[in-house]
Amino acid sequence: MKPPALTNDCFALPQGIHWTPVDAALALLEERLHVVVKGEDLPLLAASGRVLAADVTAQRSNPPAPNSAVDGYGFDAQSVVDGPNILPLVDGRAAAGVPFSGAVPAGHAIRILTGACVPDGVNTVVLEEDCTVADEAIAFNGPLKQGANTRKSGEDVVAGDVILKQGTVLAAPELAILAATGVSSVQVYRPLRVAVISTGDELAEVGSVAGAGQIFDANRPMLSALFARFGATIVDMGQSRDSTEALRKVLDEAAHSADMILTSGGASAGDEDHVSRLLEQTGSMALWRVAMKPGRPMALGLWSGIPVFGLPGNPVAAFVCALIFAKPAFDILSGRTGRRPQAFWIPAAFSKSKKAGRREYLRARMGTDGRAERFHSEGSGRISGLAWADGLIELPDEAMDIAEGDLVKYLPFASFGL
Ligand SMILES: Nc1nc2c(c(=O)[nH]1)N[C@H]1C(S)=C(S)[C@@H](COP(=O)(O)OP(=O)(O)OC[C@H]3O[C@@H](n4cnc5c(N)ncnc54)[C@H](O)[C@@H]3O)O[C@H]1N2
Ligand code: MOO
Repeated sequence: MKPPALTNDCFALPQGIHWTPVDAALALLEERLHVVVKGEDLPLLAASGRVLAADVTAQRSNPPAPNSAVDGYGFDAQSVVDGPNILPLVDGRAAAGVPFSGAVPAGHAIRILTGACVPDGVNTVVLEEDCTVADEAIAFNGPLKQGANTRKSGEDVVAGDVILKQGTVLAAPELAILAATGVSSVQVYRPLRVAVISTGDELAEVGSVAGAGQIFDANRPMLSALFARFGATIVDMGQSRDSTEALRKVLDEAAHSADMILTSGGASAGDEDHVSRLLEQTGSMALWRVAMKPGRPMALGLWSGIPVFGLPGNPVAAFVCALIFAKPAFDILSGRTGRRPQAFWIPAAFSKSKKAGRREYLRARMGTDGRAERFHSEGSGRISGLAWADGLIELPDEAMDIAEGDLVKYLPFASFGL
């Protein structure tokens, strides 16, 4: 079943709002967007990296039966006294996958290996390191708590429990619990197709010969790699010249083949800013003047019903806006349940005075001394700083004087899924 279309006013801002604080902008995205991809059933391994389209319940308990947590000797705890114990061994043993079929009589012990089902008459296991073995008997010192060194049936998960919720991304830990509880196929969302378009007459494709006044397109490889990493299927739409017609054509094509469109450049209101002009003409555009630095101009709108994120042209601004806005939107559209990036408060290795009014994101990295270093320049064309950094420092909307050693909010790139 196809999910409902987004409404035309989904990016409209309340009347009279000119500068939207970052949190308000994020709250609006959360309120207006919803999942747009369908579900499909996939075998477990093929579902790695996908997003659950429904809650999953355990088909089997983990562990399915009581078993031993160690290599040792099993018996009934009632047979054990405080101080020295000697218990005769029964014939045979219990091993993982090869259970002991008989019962162990009271006052006796059985050789048991890690993972072996606990036989009848056994509820406790003593480590082999704590025993002496001779003459078909074991000697060890009590006391031993009933149940010691054993794992109860269902102590981790009980059959029928919801183990994973809709919206969970399936990575290695999730595959482990699904497999352990007998879930061999899952309903997952189809990956979100993300079209990436670079705009600007100055752009040349890396590998080609750049003419005078041309620069190589850095944003398309950057944004493609970013969203591929998040789990998107990238639809590479190439570069568009700064012309309304060229851009209209590429947006039409992108809207046919993708669920979300990322453009970069042309987002502000200059003479050649065709992204914002075109989106405005569709009647579904809101030029979001988000109160953040970098990334002031962002054009958000719908093109034939497909959400377009018109990111600023400056690569650092495009990168920051992609992480702070396009990523949460991607999460919602692709069915991921949103989780704000994990933040760490660490001491600053720098001092800075910040004005009120805009939230600021600095390229940062955590030094070996655990302090937050910032890139030497805040220029949003200084692409090298992105590769230098391993995260962002987020400074609040309010004014702030930071002295060396003050705690600042550090968001590692890994917190965004990089
Ligand atoms: N009068 C004003 N001018 C500008 C303002 C402003 O508030 N008032 N804001 C500046 C800021 S901040 C940014 S960011 C840019 C954003 O504008 P656009 O989104 O329209 O971006 P462009 O003008 O097309 O490009 C900006 C810059 O980035 C370079 N660029 C563009 N695409 C790529 C690419 N794919 N790879 C590498 N570099 C790219 C482009 O050549 C420009 O140098 O507006 C400022 N101006
Ligand atoms: O978006 Mo601009 O700095 O704010 O590059």
